[in-house]
Amino acid sequence: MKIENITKSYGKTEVLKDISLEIKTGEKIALLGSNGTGKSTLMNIINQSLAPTSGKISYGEMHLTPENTGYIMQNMTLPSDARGIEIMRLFAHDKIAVAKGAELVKNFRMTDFITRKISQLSGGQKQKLFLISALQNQPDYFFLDEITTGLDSESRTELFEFLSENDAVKQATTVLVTHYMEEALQLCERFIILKDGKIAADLTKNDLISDEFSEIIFDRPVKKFDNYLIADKTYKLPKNMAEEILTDLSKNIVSYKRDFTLDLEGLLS
Ligand SMILES: Nc1ncnc2c1ncn2[C@@H]1O[C@H](COP(=O)(O)OP(=O)(O)OP(=O)(O)O)[C@@H](O)[C@H]1O
Repeated sequence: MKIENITKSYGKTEVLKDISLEIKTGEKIALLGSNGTGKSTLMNIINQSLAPTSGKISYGEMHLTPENTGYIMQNMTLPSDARGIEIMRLFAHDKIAVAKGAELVKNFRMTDFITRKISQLSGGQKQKLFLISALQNQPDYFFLDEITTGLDSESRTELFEFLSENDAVKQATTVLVTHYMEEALQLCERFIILKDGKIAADLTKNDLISDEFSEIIFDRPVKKFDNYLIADKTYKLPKNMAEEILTDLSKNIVSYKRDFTLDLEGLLS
């Protein structure tokens, strides 16, 4: 899908300003940034539950429907008397989903607590229940909005281990809104950092796990480094990659600045 120059205002306040991005089928994208920067608003525009104020969205080959889309938010509420298994059945779209749900319960050792009442489950168990209730339908599109709010770090880790091991998640085009970089790194390969309603950085995993970068200006665009473009013909490359191209493309390099460090904390603050 292609998002071009979208804006979103609530009343007179513009919370998204001129956002453009492309999302490919199967991509796993994290939306990061401080409170109120518009992450949930952007996710809801992407998943069609909210219309932008202006701009254009072309969905291309993507067709999101309630049947093929899973959406989990923070602190979802459920009738406290209902049992886990009843919730799963309520969300299941068909018999295939019911069978898949039973498989998920077994694989993730949840047999014990799906027979309990919702009021008897911990926060982490509730979120797991929501996740398998959505995943049993094997969604093509999966939207996760701050799903670990209120959970301790152990439950957060467990939930993300569960997600990153799940086959349905592996195949789904996924957008994750989170404050935690470690969650984003566990599930996603692309990281979009929003700041003041704009995209401050659009990074790959390589950018994040290597903290040393080189800023290189070429005399022409270099297509294979498109993901690392930061300005006209200027690329920010992980150091090891930059060193490699020094030999290959040395004639085309106008400027090479070593040890350009990504100010991640600055971007996320
Ligand atoms: N329905 C609404 N009506 C009015 N203002 C809204 C509405 N939804 C969100 N906002 C405002 O828009 C801004 C962006 O909100 P959004 O929830 O998208 O940010 P966020 O980055 O997801 O925040 P957080 O990390 O705190 O969840 C905030 O200032 C919020 O108060």
